Amino acid sequence: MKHSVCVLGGGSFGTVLANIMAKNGHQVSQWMRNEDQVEEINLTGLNSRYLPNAPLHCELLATSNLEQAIRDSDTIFVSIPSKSFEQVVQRIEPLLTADKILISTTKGFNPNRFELMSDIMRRNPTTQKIGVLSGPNLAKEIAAGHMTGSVIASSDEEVRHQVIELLKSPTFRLYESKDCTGVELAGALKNIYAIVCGLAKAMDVGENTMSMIMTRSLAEMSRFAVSFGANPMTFLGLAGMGDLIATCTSPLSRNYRVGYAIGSGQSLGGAVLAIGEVAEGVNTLKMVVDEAHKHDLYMPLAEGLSKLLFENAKLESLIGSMMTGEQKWDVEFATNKGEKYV
Ligand SMILES: NC(=O)c1ccc[n+]([C@@H]2O[C@H](COP(=O)([O-])OP(=O)(O)OC[C@H]3O[C@@H](n4cnc5c(N)ncnc54)[C@H](O)[C@@H]3O)[C@@H](O)[C@H]2O)c1
Ligand SMILES: O=P(O)(O)OC[C@H](O)CO
Repeated sequence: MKHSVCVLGGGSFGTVLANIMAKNGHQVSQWMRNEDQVEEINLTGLNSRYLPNAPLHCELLATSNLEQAIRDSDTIFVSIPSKSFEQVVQRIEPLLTADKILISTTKGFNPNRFELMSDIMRRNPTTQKIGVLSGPNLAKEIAAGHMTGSVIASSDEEVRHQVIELLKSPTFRLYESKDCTGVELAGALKNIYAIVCGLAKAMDVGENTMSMIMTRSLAEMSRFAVSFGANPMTFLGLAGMGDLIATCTSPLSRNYRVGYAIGSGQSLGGAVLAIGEVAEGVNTLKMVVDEAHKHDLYMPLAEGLSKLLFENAKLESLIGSMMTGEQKWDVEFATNKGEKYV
């Protein structure tokens, strides 16, 4: 069945998703603010600023007309950085109807208050057909046709099945989850640890150290998420471990690159500016460390990174915090201090 879909956002991830759905034969419009970018996509089939090497399908229609794009669509993917997500959702609220499906692809927190993108979407009074797409999904790799898996999380079966129908392709495979909170938190939190891993790589640490950082990152992420109602097992899947591996090891990750640049001597501001695209981990770090303090959650890596970025602490103390911390159980986050299975 042919669907009418709209993707909000002209960045790299919105563009790859719009392109997959256009190739699948759906009617796809991609909304963006920049008129020059609209014209470039429609005339040349390229989004040269964000995805320079990926020819786009001729049926993908870029538009700056938000009202029409929303009215014509049964499913809306919101692929806008977390900083502007609330503002864009508020703009589309009057145009929504109860049958429209809303999907967030954004991996971050509202910078104005501690809430996830799906919380912002749920506050709209019209549709509760809401889902979250998250996984190891480096946009440039998807565009290059590398086989990729992702997770569509929603409590609503119709939402999950519709998104699978729209996006499944020979190189893009979707898995289902009902744990919206876990999947969304996994996607947002891993950006913090990608910065840590970029820093560690710039310090030329060994593979033992990289493995330890990534594994303890997963423990921290899961500990935080469980305290907000997530299922710890979600962190063993694509949205958890999968995305952590991709983002913490790939120079294609903007968050990893921010960490690497800082570890090589650049300032935080300079590193973010040089990337020129969104690196969600910096805002996420602020929100998460604040929340961890409020709830007395033990997160030495996030805490150490925050001290390094915002309080001029020493680089070595960040990784050193893992060696001297109070935590002593390995998989306490999933098994109640490891005691359940011994
Ligand atoms: N790029 C990836 O590989 C990837 C993969 C999965 C998820 N994500 C997530 O998707 C979200 C978007 O990332 P991206 O990589 O596409 O970002 P990007 O930096 O490539 O592009 C962001 C786009 O959003 C637009 N934008 C910003 N503020 C806006 C506003 N107020 N109104 C309208 N448009 C606005 C910008 O003009 C730009 O076109 C992020 O949360 C990111 O974590 C990205
Ligand atoms: O480039 P990053 O660091 O925003 O990572 C992109 C995706 O989230 C990877 O799954």
